[in-house]
Amino acid sequence: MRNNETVQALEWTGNALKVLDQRQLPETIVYDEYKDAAGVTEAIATMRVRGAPAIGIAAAYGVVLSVRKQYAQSNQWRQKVTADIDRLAKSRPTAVNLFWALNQMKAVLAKQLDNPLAAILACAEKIHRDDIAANHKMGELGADILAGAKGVMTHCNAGALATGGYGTALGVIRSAYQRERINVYAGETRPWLQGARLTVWELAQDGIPTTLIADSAAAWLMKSGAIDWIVVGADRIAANGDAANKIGTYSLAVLAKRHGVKLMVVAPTSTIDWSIDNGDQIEIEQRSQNELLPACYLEEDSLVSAWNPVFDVTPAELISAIVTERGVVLNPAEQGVRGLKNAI
Ligand SMILES: CSC[C@H]1O[C@H](OP(=O)(O)O)[C@H](O)[C@@H]1O
Repeated sequence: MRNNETVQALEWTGNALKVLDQRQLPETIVYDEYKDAAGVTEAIATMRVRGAPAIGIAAAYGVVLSVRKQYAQSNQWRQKVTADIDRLAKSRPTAVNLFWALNQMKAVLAKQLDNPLAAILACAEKIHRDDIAANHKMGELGADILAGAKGVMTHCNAGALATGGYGTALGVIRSAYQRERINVYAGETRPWLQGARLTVWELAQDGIPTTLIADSAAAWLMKSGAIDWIVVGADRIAANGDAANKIGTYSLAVLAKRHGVKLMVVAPTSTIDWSIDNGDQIEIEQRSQNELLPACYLEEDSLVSAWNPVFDVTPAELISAIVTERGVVLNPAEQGVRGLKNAI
């Protein structure tokens, strides 16, 4: 399924999942096609495809590929599909969208249809389509809040490259920029450099100029008065409004409070984990120290090691607004996001 976005992290071709390998951006644009669930699991685990909503959408198409393959090969196809789903669920732990999407697909399989092929594909395509629609809706809601802002800073990449298209935080920035020429700053986002490699490249594809800053320059930028808002995505939001996002978001939130800068978290409700009360219950992914350590420290007897959590949790009291497709929660510390659960 193609959408009308300029940049796409992934595309369903009709019989394969086509994925833009984000490890090679911005220098090289390489697409890989996956025809089985194992390939999609690997693509998520190795961050060829990354970003909470994009991970969920990719996993949904991974289930489609599994059902197509197993249904054709065996009358034990349900057991084999369940094994593929379990492997997809183990690809990365923090983004709840992965588990939300897999649960949507399992609900279709639970209907015990004689031939599930059409229904399972329709569910994956709906997850993809709805994500794009949600991003455009959130873009407008967030742009309303940014009206008159001098400048905004974003962290990591919560753009079309992290979603089905248009982006969450970058969707707000795209919508705001269409209304008025807002200054956009992007933090490089060590260690994987989603900001330096992905966000500035993605926005440039849309003709949106961005100023890249070192992560360590964020406080000085805030002190300069150049930005009014920090706008980020999320990977899992607890019922009280605590939000897990890329490592470094929590420090930005603390700095923002100190400098009178406001923090906006933009995420579809598929990122809300209604089963947890607060952010302490969110599992934080630790990735290999190899992603952080210079190669010279990787020998067997090295005295140098690295601690590499790739997410942190920002408490609701440091968040000024949570923007979802169901509406905006201002000052989430007061009521959490529980009011969104039954909102249309
Ligand atoms: C729109 S969610 C994007 C979210 O995902 C990123 O994590 P990763 O690149 O490790 O998948 C980061 O937390 C972004 O905010």
